[in-house]
Amino acid sequence: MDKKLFVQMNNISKTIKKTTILHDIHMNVSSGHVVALCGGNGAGKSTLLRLLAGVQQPSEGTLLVGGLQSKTSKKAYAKQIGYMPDDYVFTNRLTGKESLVFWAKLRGLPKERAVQMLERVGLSQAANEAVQNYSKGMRQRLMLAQALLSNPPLLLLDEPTNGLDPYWVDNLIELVHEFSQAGTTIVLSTHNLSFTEAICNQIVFLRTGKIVFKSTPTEFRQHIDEEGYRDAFSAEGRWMQ
Ligand SMILES: Nc1ncnc2c1ncn2[C@@H]1O[C@H](COP(=O)(O)OP(=O)(O)OP(=O)(O)O)[C@@H](O)[C@H]1O
Repeated sequence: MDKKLFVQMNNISKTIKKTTILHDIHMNVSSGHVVALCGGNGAGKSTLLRLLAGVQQPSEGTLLVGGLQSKTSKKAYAKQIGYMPDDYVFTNRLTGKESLVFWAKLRGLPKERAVQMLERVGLSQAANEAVQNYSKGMRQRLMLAQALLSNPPLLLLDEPTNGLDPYWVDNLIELVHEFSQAGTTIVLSTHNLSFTEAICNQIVFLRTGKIVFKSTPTEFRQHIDEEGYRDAFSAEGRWMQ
């Protein structure tokens, strides 16, 4: 394995109930790089993140993270990953702190680490409130703290800016910088182009399960300014094929 490439996806496809959701995906990510998955609704971003997280398995192709395959090295593979899904169902009667302490224990981490991460995402004051009383943005920040708990070498964030106010989007940008500078590889999905411009080395643009464009955020912005958003994000769009 090329040591600089922390994520290697070759010829990946995913078929569920006879429908192919991802087709022939090739994507490599260097250690410490930040990659944004972009594309319209249903393009396949969350599915790709689930495959990377090891929550689902590819139907075809090879997926390596840190040289490991999820299928054959399940525990060691999972240990490398912090995953913030976009559809997590919370146990609402637990407090924010109880939830995070539970996740910390699952990873063999001390309670203090949970308390430290609650503070990092601005939830110390709400630590003893039930999660059912949290706002959307507070739940997002709790999921982010969960993903960061073990200081993983690969961080996967599914639409992390959803529900965050501008102050917390800025804070998230700082946090992503901090982690990527420390060597964390980050793959995230987003529809927020200014967010990608602030933090990403590369944009991988998907349409109907295929990668149709890879570029820097600056090149992407130029294309999109010339060609228009509607054509880019529409499933029927011809742009970049
Ligand atoms: N378990 C499943 N069974 C059947 N179809 C699925 C399943 N999971 C995802 N899909 C389909 O796969 C396609 C890609 O879904 P996915 O959630 O990955 O898209 P996305 O790019 O994350 O979309 P969004 O921007 O709306 O979050 C969609 O057409 C979706 O309906």
